[in-house]
Amino acid sequence: MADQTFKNVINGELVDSASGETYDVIDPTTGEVYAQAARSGDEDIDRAYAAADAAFEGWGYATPQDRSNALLKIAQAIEERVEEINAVECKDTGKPVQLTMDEEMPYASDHFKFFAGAARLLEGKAAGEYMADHTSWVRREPIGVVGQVTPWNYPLLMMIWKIAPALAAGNTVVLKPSDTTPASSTLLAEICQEFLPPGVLNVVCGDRDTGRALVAHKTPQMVAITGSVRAGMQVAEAASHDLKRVHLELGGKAPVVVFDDADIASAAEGIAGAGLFNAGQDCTAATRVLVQAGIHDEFVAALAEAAQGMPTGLPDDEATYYGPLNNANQLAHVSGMVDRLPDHASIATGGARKFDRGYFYEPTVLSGLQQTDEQIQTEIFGPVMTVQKFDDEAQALAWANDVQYGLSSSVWTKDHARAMRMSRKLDFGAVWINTHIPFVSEMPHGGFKHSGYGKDLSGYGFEDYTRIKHVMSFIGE
Ligand SMILES: NCCCC=O
Repeated sequence: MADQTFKNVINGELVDSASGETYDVIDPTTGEVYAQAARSGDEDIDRAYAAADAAFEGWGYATPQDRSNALLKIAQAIEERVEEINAVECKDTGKPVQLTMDEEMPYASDHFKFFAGAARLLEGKAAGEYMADHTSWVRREPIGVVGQVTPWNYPLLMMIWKIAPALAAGNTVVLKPSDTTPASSTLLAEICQEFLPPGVLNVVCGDRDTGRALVAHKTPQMVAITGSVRAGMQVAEAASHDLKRVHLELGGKAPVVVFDDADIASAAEGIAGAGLFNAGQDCTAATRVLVQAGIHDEFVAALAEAAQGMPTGLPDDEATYYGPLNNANQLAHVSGMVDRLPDHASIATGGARKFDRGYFYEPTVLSGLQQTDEQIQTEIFGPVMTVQKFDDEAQALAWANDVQYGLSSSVWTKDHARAMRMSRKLDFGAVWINTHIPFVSEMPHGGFKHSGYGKDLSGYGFEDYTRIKHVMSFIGE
């Protein structure tokens, strides 16, 4: 058994699970156990929710300024300890150390700073006399205790996407990180305790059963998850039993539509970068490329070449563009998708595991797939990009929208009017034009259809963690 144990954070303290049970945490670069984490059960979840409930009145009634100041201090603490946080995140996930420091860590503090500002800028309808002799106004209030479940692809950032708006709005939180990546979540929760009253932010580690119990518990008024479509449906169903609010950021299958006037070299480089970043384990990954017939063959070759220049490897290797897949099941899922390639399709590059241990998979480009193939319809969530050939705008649009998902998309063209037409008709919560994957704290992230509902980031995400109350007063003539 490994020495290190990731503990729960409940009511301001680091604690073992009530049962004392733990489970193994695996290093995905080796497939070997490197730590343990608390396996939380009903008693732990009861304790965490009781702490969050008790803390709610104080935190919910704290002034926006006080909440904002606490979040700013957390942002500063993250900046002061960023090397340590980055090292913990990379050990837990196998992400490349320098790239993660450059591409992910700056957002960790920036999101807190943004929501610290948002806490002081609640918006609502103007107070006024909407009925004679009566004044109405709107109070925007925190919802209460919120239960949150976060995924393994960006453990730190996805936790911050969830907790920063919730805390800024005055809610208290019980969060469960993915069972495979508890490290940075427990560290961040520990860091936050210096700046938050006890019970405001609680983290319980555990597996799917822990997550199910967290969602089904009677205390939270809202549950928010980032996860698979299946998990989202289970959460929505469980939450329906007592009408909790639900906030779901689920899967994606982003279409990347490349028209024949696009700059082939820069599009191929940008799309490979956005398809392979984080081993393609990103719900917005540039994974489903649609290329106009006139440049199709040239583009497949350019994309394959660009992908070969973005290798997988060990976290400390500076040449590494992305690390391993998160776990053995995910490796089997990704490999299976490629191994089951239909005869009409082919592999332009990659298509195999790399190294004889860990969960590494080569950068892979598949071409010749048809719209009904599982590789087109089902989320792969790995370093695999598919390419389909389309004839015209109408066909590109029809294929782009013909999936169950609706999270993100991109269009690559020099024709501004075409880009505008496409962005109107693409049925996705985000449309990038001549780029793919960047995000900012100020803009909303969230999908349509089976990608879920509710927004992360932005003022919209902040409002999702508030409720609206109408107050009307008789004022006389
Ligand atoms: N690019 C950020 C995606 C968040 C979920 O996977």
